[in-house]
This record gives sequence, structure tokens and C-alpha cells, in this order.
Amino acid sequence: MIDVQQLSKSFKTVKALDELSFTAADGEITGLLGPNGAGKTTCLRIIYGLLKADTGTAKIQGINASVEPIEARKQLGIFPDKFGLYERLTAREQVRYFGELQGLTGAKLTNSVSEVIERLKMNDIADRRSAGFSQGQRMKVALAQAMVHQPGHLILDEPSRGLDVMSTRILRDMLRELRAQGTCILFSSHVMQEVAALCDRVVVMAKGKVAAVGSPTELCELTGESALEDAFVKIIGSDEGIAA
Ligand SMILES: Nc1ncnc2c1ncn2[C@@H]1O[C@H](COP(=O)(O)OP(=O)(O)OP(=O)(O)O)[C@@H](O)[C@H]1O
Repeated sequence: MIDVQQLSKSFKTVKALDELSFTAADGEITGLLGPNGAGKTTCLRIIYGLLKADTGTAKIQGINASVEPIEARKQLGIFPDKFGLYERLTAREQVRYFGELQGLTGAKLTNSVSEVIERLKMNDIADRRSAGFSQGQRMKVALAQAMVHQPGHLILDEPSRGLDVMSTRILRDMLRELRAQGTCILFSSHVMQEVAALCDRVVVMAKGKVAAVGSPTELCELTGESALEDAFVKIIGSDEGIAA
């Protein structure tokens, strides 16, 4: 579980986070939805220990990210926004390399690599060199690299930015698969359709605060709207910076 409590962070005069609190449960996909500048990236960077909050806590499986950043990071898989692969290596070799960076060795490393390849159903590409891989295949390797140390949590910042339709579908299927296996998935987006298609729970953010939390259905009920898009607009007060 990821537990964010009363997080505040300012950059000089800009208050990026203002006592932000929410939780993301295991076996669920939680979406942080908010317009540009709402504070989504700042929040995720605090969770994975790249930034320190001014006040408040971010805990991953009970581990405080600012007190024990290395322990906290072991619990996390981070999905990169660029899939830079070593073209001469096979998919398996790349995943293995990331496993080594995470401190895995010997039989544990070999087994973890095989397991994640199995889990993400990428046996067909595992022993091919990545030169010439499609975007969807590159994305699978990137996700396997993020998950090789078997973290219970996966964080994605605007994951489908720049992906083609096919890759977006592959990514969504893989996230659903990881959810079914119990992974706590937290991603940020300013795209309503993406959030509506994937999320069990949505944390709607505006100006560094939580504007509303609930399942897509609950958010519709809360606002008395039948379409999620209209519910979001009502909650945030405008549709500026949010994409349909
Ligand atoms: N390193 C920084 N220095 C100064 N201001 C920053 C810095 N990082 C973020 N900010 C400011 O903090 C606010 C929140 O930014 P953040 O990137 O967290 O928002 P976001 O919701 O992720 O937006 P987007 O959807 O555009 O990525 C913005 O006003 C931004 O300009």
C-alpha cells in the first residue's frame, strides 16, 4: 500500500502540494488525475525519494520514503517515460542487467528474470535482440525491467504519453494483469479516458490538494453527473489542462 499523508511542498513561491493525503491499495489501480501543474509529478517524485517534502509523509508498505529511501525504493517499480534499450542485447539480457542493478545475483537473479518474463507473457521476444522491436515490445521490456525485483508497487507518470494505440492497449492489459496479481499500481494522468478505462479509484487533484476521491461510479454519483468527464469538470471547476 502507498500511504500519503498531509504532504506539502513548495518551490519558492509556488505551492505544488498543499497537505495532500490519499492511499493506493494493493491489487488496485489508483489514478492521480489533475490538470497541468496540479502537483502529480511532484507527489510521485516524493514517493520514489527524488524529492523531499516540506512536511507530511509518503509511506510504501509502511516504509517512510524520506527516512529510508533505499528500503522504500526496493518496494517500487518505476515505469520509465523513455524506453531506451541496448539494441545489441536480447530482452532477457536487458532485464537481467536491471536485476543485477537491483542487487539480485545467481539463481535468484535467473529465476526472477524468468518469472517476470513469464508474468508479462513475453517469452516470444525474450531471446531476441531488441534492435527492431516495435514500440509495444520495447514497452514490455521497460515494464519487465521495472518489475524484475518483484516490487509490490508500480508507479507510472503519464504512462501513455507518446504511445501509439496498440502500445497503449498492451500497457493497459499488462497493468490489469499486474493488478490481478496483487500489485499496487499508482499512475498520474491528465487524460480522462485513460483514467476512466483503467482505474479502480481516482484521486482528483487540483492545486496540490485532493479535490475528490472515489471509483469512477462514485465520482459520478457524488456530482450527480452520468458521464465521468462531466463529473471531473464539476469537481475541478474547469476543464483547463485536462484532456478528454
Ligand atoms: N523543480 C521545480 N522548480 C520550480 N517549480 C516546480 C518544480 N517542479 C514543479 N514545480 C511547479 O510545481 C507545480 C506542480 O508541478 P507538477 O509538475 O507536480 O504538476 P503536474 O500535475 O505533474 O503537471 P503536468 O501534468 O503538467 O506534468 C507547478 O506549478 C510547477 O511549475
